[in-house]
Amino acid sequence: MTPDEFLTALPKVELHVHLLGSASPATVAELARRHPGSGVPAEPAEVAKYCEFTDFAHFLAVYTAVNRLVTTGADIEALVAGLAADLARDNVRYAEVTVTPLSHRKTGIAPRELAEALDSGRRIAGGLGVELSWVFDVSGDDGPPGAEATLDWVLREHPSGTVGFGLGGPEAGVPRRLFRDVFARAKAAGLHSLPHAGETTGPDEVWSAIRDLGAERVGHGIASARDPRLLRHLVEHGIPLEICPTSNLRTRAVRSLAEHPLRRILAAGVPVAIGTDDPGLFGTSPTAEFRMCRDCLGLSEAELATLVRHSVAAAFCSPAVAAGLLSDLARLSLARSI
Ligand SMILES: O=c1[nH]cnc2c1ncn2[C@@H]1O[C@H](CO)[C@@H](O)[C@H]1O
Repeated sequence: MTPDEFLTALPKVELHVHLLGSASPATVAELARRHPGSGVPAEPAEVAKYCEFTDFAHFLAVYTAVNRLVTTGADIEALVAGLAADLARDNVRYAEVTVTPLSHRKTGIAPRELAEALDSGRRIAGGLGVELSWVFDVSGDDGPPGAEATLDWVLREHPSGTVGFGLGGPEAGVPRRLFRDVFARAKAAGLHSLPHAGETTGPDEVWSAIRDLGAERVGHGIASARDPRLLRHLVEHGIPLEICPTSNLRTRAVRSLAEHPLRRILAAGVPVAIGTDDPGLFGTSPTAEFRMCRDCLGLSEAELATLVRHSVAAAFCSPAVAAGLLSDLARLSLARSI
């Protein structure tokens, strides 16, 4: 088995992927063709250029423009089916997919239509051998009212596979503590708290995600590397970071891979789940992220296998799926003597 065959064979878990951000350039172009005048290119090659971001705000603007093209339950179901096919190709057995109900409501998709499309897409994914769960989130710029409306939708529609409640979008100027009450309500309803924090801001927002929102995992959290006390806290309390190296590069959250804090975070003993974040918009995949960790960040095959174990431990999947993943990983590790 070659090193690249090892990467492909590695059974994987994806815990940080936005459904909308999984749309490939071809899918985005097809959606744009149906919405002339949207400003989004209708040719895949042009879409790839359109997804070259100058900074994080530029990324969010492109994300919002692409989101406007998704206007029906059929579009949502197609996005889920496309993501499931991509995940199956990368030997991902389980994924927690972030969906932003309010952003789809704004483009005219009725609440029930969204729930039914997600249920249908999840069945398609199951047929491909990929177990999907949902993390429903809100963009920070919709504020606590948007988060409360989102939680109301989740508790009313409760699509099968619902596991978590999240917070994405702009982080600067949107303190996590504003969402304390709605996250308390979400946790009381049995949802896992999975907010973004410390992606484009500092360690204080990661502390706040933990203390104010009761975060059980933190999206990105790369700023934690700047606070040794926070790193120790993450280790002692077993709070995983969902780290997405390509995303951090493409949104300019880090200036270069050489400056990416992943190795420091791993060296501190923090559990890390590698995610793709928005694989369609960033031109990446789960296997590509592992390849980057190996080739650019110097992780060994044994360390990559450890990342998979961290992801399984951090996942809210069924015990059967976890057991299957770990036994396949053990078999592969044996074959590679790692
Ligand atoms: O990498 C990311 N960091 C922060 N927000 C993101 C990222 N990818 C997508 N979204 C944003 O998250 C909001 C809620 O899901 C979406 O509106 C999208 O803009």
